[in-house]
Amino acid sequence: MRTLPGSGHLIAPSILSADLARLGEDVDKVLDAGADIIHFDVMDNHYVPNLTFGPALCRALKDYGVCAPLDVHLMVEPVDALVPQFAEAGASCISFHPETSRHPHRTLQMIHDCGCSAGLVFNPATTLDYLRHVMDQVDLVLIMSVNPGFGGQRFLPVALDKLRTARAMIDESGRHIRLEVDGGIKADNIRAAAMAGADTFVAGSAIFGAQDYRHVIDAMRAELLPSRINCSGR
Ligand SMILES: O=C(CO)[C@H](O)[C@H](O)COP(=O)(O)O
Ligand SMILES: [Fe+2]
Repeated sequence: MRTLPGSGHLIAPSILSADLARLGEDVDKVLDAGADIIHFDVMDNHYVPNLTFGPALCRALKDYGVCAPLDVHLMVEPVDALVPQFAEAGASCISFHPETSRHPHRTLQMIHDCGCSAGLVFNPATTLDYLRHVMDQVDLVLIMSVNPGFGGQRFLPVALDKLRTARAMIDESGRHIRLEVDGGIKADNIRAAAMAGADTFVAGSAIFGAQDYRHVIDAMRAELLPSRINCSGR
């Protein structure tokens, strides 16, 4: 099965804010600057009021030579038909919002059957209750810290409580499940998200909007040092 790196903090730049006219080069540049995985936001102008990328672009990045894991965030409804297409296009992890699938259990199973890791995404107002019933099927839990649909929005602090709750549920399960946070993450709030339990950090505008990607990624990593987050190096 294709997986995300197993341990440590992961920085996941979202290509939503990349230079789309030079996407391959820009992705290479952000990986050279120290990014771990690439976050790929798929929006359908139906579930969210914006329209972005499909499987063809995912395949194009792989064909261009991007080896880093692709972390596909589906903001589409319905979701199932796109799962095999993104798997064939080279996705490592495919995440979806439970309310976009009539049968989230079946969709998670389908993602695994296609050879990818599976993630479930929770909006600021979506209950984590879904998670209790499918904990043994998820490899990643993604907590939205903005409402989905656009890059460049402000981090919603309400996400911190949700991260704490999700972290407790994950720890209680005893499974290795990544806890990702997505939306408005910057060097000045990444530490709060890590202290609330996140281990995987999506950042679009904060990284691709900067002149020097390495400078921003280094600043984020500095905030994630165990001595800064005062925990034993999750
Ligand atoms: O899923 C998303 C929006 O729906 C994006 O991943 C997210 O917003 C990243 O962009 P930024 O860091 O600029 O907020
Ligand atoms: Fe996203």
